[in-house]
Amino acid sequence: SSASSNLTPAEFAAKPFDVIVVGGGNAGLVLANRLSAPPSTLRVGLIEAGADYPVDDLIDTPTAGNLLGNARVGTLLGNPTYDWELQSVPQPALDGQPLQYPRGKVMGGSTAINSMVWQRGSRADYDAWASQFGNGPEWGFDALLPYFARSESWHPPSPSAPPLFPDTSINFTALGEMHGTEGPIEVSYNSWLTDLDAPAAQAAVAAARLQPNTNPDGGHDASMPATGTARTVGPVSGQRSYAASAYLSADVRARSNLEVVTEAAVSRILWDVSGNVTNAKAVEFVSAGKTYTVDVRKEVVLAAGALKTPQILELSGVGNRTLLESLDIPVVLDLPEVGENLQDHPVTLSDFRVVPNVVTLDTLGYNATFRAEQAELYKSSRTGALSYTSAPLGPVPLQSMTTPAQLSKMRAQLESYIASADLTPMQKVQYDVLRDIVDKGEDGWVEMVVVPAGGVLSAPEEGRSYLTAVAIQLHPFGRGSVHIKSTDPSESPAIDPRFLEIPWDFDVLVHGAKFIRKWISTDPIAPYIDKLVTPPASLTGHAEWEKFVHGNVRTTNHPLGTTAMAPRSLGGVVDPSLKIYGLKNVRVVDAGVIPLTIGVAIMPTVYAVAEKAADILWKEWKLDLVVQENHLRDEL
Ligand SMILES: Cc1cc2nc3c(=O)[nH]c(=O)nc-3n(C[C@H](O)[C@H](O)[C@H](O)COP(=O)(O)OP(=O)(O)OC[C@H]3O[C@@H](n4cnc5c(N)ncnc54)[C@H](O)[C@@H]3O)c2cc1C
Repeated sequence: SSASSNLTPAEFAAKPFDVIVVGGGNAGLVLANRLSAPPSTLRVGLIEAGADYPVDDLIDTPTAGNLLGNARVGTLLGNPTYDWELQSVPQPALDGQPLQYPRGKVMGGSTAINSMVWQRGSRADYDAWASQFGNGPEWGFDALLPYFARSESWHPPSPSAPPLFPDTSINFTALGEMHGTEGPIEVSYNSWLTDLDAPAAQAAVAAARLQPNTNPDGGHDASMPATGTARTVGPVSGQRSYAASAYLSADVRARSNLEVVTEAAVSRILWDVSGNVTNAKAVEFVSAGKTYTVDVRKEVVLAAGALKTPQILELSGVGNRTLLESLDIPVVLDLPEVGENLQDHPVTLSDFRVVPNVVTLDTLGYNATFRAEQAELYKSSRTGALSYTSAPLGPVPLQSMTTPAQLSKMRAQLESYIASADLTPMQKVQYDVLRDIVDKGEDGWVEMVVVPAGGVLSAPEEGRSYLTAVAIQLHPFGRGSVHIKSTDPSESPAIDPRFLEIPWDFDVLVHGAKFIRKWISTDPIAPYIDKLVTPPASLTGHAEWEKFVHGNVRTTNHPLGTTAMAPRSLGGVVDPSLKIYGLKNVRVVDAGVIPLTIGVAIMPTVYAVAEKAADILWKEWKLDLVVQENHLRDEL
């Protein structure tokens, strides 16, 4: 069902707004909510390109629409009702293939279609934003903790839930101290597991020579969480909790100072240029083929995501002068780093058929009795297989999957690559941070993920269950870009993550793919494995492994960095208050501002960044004090 309180494009365009938020996703909805919250009387307008489905089974029911696009389970990804269905340019290191780039095009943005994994990076990830990237102590791990907490209502694992690591005791008090309990996003743990979760998790930790992590959100993310990975599912509702359900609830929608327009895509910002000062004065958007303009009095907040915010900026004349002039776009601000510094987590996957009569998510597909039971269980108690999200995720240090000799050879090659490369000032800092992480060997470099289902890589046999095992590269050195190809706002930009072009990045994934085989040969998962499907058991030689990885890489859908927060001298696009350098009243608040990949999935970090941004604006604009200003102005 669609929300009725939203305005028509013409109604929206006729309103006066103090602030316009572009994009109703992970970050944008935090801003729309917090900036319009009492006692603020700011008039906030939210423009979202996608539609608005406050109640929608595919979004709401955890297994209905996710799991890496397994067609038998879900249809959120690759479905134009919810997904932008972006595609990268052909990637030379991936046999010339493009990458599929799903992105949420719906109220809630990518949080409406993602895998619901809720992780926090390591202390070093965020402390680098503060120190090495020069954004000041306010952006370090300790300073960000209250904003992580502010976004979540964390619920500890239920004592009756099946444990992943029965022999590990967890200090729930310590765990709870790292979390918030009054925020909008509901965070919980699985109350039901497949037959493969616990054995696969235990084998992964054993193969990596680690112990389960009893406090993964306390600043040290490595290894599998002993609790299983948290997820954005309400413990009582059994439903996805995401930016729209949490930050744009019915009471927030009812606020008189917040207006929403959907199925309206922003094409550009319009400027007021007087002397040296350039101010955003209006936002242009297109809905159902018609172009509208809406005035803004105070600020524009761009929250269209790391792949779309650069497009809006470039169409508005903010970006690389040479590119803009080649497209006859008048240059408002020459800021060549807009759309550069694109980073993402490449991933390689393998799949395995397991022995008969093992319950995985595949069982929902081939066993009608099981499916009916689980549907009934979900209806009556909101538990069971339909409430499941993939739980065992473990970032492991590279040292866990390489010998010292292998690692030192790779490190030497990396040094010679770096010595010969023409690095930007930003890359120099990034590479120092990354080398420090890999050499310390305390934080994750590759993440192992258990997906208890097949159908992602190969067509499953009827009546059989599968394990898909995943290795994600968490800290690649490769850098790509995203730029417009034309002045047509409906044309997708050229997305070029340049995956695995640097030998180190490629070698890491080859080690990841090989490690998966070691992992599934380790007890207690080994006895479950019946057949190596992708790659087959016959694949053994190093050259074959390399060939396999070239042809089997995807994105984990975590693009970031394209409007990085860093000083101008490092090539930053936004300052520590997330304002674009050289502009008075435009900020970026989305994954694009994150200057360097973090070692986990990024949604909780994007919520935290947006919560912090809202706080910065409350203080800067004294929203708790200047509550009457708008009313007075309108009465005059
Ligand atoms: C399939 C998938 C699975 C993922 N799984 C996980 C996971 O399990 N855990 C995790 O932590 N992270 C996950 N992620 C990553 C995470 O969800 C995203 O990186 C993050 O939500 C991005 O937040 P954002 O605010 O930058 O952008 P988004 O949430 O994508 O929001 C951008 C919004 O802007 C809108 N928009 C874009 N252009 C315009 C325009 N011109 N005009 C108006 N509106 C516009 C979009 O429609 C969208 O609603 C996943 C992502 C995907 C796609």
